[in-house]
Amino acid sequence: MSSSPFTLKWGIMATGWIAEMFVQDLLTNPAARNVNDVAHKVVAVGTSSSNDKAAKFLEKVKAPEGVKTYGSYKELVADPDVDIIYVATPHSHHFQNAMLALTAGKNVLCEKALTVNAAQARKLVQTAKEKNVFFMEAVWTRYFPISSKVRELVKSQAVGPIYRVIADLSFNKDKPDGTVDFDDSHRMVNINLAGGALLDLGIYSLTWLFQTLYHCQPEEEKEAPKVVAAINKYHTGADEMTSMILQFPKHKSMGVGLTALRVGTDVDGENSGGPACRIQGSGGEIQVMGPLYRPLQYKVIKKDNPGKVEVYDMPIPHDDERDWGHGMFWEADECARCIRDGKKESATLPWSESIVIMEVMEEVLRQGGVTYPELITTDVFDPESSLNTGKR
Ligand SMILES: NC(=O)C1=CN([C@@H]2O[C@H](COP(=O)(O)OP(=O)(O)OC[C@H]3O[C@@H](n4cnc5c(N)ncnc54)[C@H](OP(=O)(O)O)[C@@H]3O)[C@@H](O)[C@H]2O)C=CC1
Ligand SMILES: O=C1OC[C@@H](O)[C@H](O)[C@H]1O
Repeated sequence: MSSSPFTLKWGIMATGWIAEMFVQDLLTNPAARNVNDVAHKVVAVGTSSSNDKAAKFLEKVKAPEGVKTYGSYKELVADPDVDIIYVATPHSHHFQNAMLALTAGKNVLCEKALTVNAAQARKLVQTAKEKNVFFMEAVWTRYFPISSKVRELVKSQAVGPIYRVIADLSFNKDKPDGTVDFDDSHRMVNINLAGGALLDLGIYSLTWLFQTLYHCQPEEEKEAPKVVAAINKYHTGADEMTSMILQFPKHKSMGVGLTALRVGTDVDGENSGGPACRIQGSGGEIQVMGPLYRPLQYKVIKKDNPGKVEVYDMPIPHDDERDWGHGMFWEADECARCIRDGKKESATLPWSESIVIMEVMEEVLRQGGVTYPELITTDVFDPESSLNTGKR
């Protein structure tokens, strides 16, 4: 017997690049990915400047008629028809914007990197608890079936206990004139927008280190890592190359996380350089092919089966009617199931883990001497902050 799916009603905060990808995924048919228990509806879109911009966004993503538009984030979070707000602003804005939504009593899915520092992440979690609402960091990769599969292989010790993981997400944006191929004002390198390789790309290297070395640790043995890091800074003050070692001494394991803006993980766009993540156990190795934010293939190599490489492809399901399928729908499905079931956090990326990850990133930035302005690092909520109103 089939019952009707639980439909989650979304309010979209900001209309940039990732909001476009995400909303197109929300608009795909869940059946195209074999999902029948939950569905999604976009009910409102809010920009920091004008209704008109929101309307243009809806046109671009070919949204159905009837979606409300708002020219401010404040109006968006006040819409009683919205169940959950998707925060798709730059990382610099996440704390203030997510607080705006949480304090309005809304469930929140907030883009990565969750915040600029750990204190902000703790305050968001505390607020979600007080308001009794759902809150999740939008690390979409965690909800890919390939991630679940790899976690399962790690937990079942398919290649023995895991002792070392090496993960890299780097883009080659090097230019002959010594700069990188982002304008100084671009959010990737702009210090006022919490730019830098770590918060934008390194979070994915950390995602793979965490979901293999930390998440899979039994609850009673949870051990946060010690961190040693090195950073090369760009002329804007943001990090352009960051390398970190995460040590879990009780588990005899280590993670090596890499990210950079001058060399790429994938030299030729064909993964000829090999895996982006190597998960090394005493009995073999699991390799994940990049890019680490959207991995589609993994390999298993066993010590006792030399020369044999098992290769598994896990493509993103495509909705032929909309001609779309990016892979962000799985995290949206997770939000819908959690909210349907009355859960306030996702077991796949619990609040405590998001906080430990932010603590690691904060420590890496501290060791590398990267600092961000007070406006974006404060953990004091201000609904009238320019980050919420868009006013300068
Ligand atoms: N999960 C993923 O795969 C990805 C996640 N991201 C994350 O999503 C977030 C947004 O990235 P992306 O969409 O690429 O960024 P964009 O610059 O394309 O969009 C950001 C949007 O935020 C709003 N905004 C409000 N204030 C500002 C400001 N001062 N400067 C710039 N934008 C502002 C604007 O929307 P409006 O005018 O409507 O208010 C703008 O369009 C980042 O945190 C990033 O890390 C990014 C790419 C991929
Ligand atoms: O999250 C991301 O994943 C894809 C990248 O292209 C983008 O820069 C980053 O924000």
